[in-house]
Amino acid sequence: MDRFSFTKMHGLGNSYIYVNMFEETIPESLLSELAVKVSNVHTGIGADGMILICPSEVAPVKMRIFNSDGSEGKNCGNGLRCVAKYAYEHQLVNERSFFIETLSGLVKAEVFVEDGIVTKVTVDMGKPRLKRSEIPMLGEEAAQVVAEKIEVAGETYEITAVSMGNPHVIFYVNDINQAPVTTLGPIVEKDPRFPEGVNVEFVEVVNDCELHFRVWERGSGVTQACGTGACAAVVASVLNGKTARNQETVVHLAGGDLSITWTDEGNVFMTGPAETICTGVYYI
Ligand SMILES: N[C@H](CCC[C@H](N)C(=O)O)C(=O)O
Repeated sequence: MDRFSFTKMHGLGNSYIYVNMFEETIPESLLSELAVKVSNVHTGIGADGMILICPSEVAPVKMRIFNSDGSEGKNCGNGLRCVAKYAYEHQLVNERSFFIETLSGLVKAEVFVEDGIVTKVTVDMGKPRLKRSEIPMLGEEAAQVVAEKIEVAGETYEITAVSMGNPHVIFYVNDINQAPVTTLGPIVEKDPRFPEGVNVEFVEVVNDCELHFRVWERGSGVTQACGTGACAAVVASVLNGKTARNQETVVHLAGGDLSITWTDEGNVFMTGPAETICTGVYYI
């Protein structure tokens, strides 16, 4: 196998190289290094990582996501919307609402279609995991990690930690344009208190149903958007009394807006766009 077909797609500028594993075969041992290679803007295709659309025994499709550093993530909100779009448009599913398997469990997607093209997708991301051990984060077990003080590089910060199947830590800032994304982000990403690493989000609260958001992603660095991160930011904002539960909250990411609701029943719903950029053949 010296080549494979791919589709480059993005959700609010968070782009991945998607490979249809119903049609392609790539050895497991090659996946991590391939994710690094295809993500490279100079010698590869250029993206925030690689996503495999795989057969599943428990759902019509399974999503596997690899960051641009080759690490495998357990969930990806922008990726899920693009996988749902791809699956519907390529007849891997024949309903507009269907399950997708991820490494952090099953999620349910609903596609919205105009003239046969999926323009936006709602994903029921399931329930956030809030216990310290579920993030995971080291320290005394706690039901929630909310407004906890931590010291980083000699400075004291207040953090809130949420897992959407992948780990997130949220810092609130007064001005999103001044958020220390590229200075504090990489330090916290690798902080030993997060044994699996962590996605680092910065949030400015506009009002009780609107947030500004920037992200330093685990394994990919600065991205235009992070769907699971935006979900984590809404959950954290409810826990901190800054936004309301069961209310649609607009999250303004660098690449555009997501609409997110954490319902009283406990599930987090994310709605946003998914777009195809191009298709091609990658030569290994
Ligand atoms: N960097 C993340 C995976 C991608 C998540 C993000 N792109 C999204 O849309 O949720 C992690 O290692 O947990």
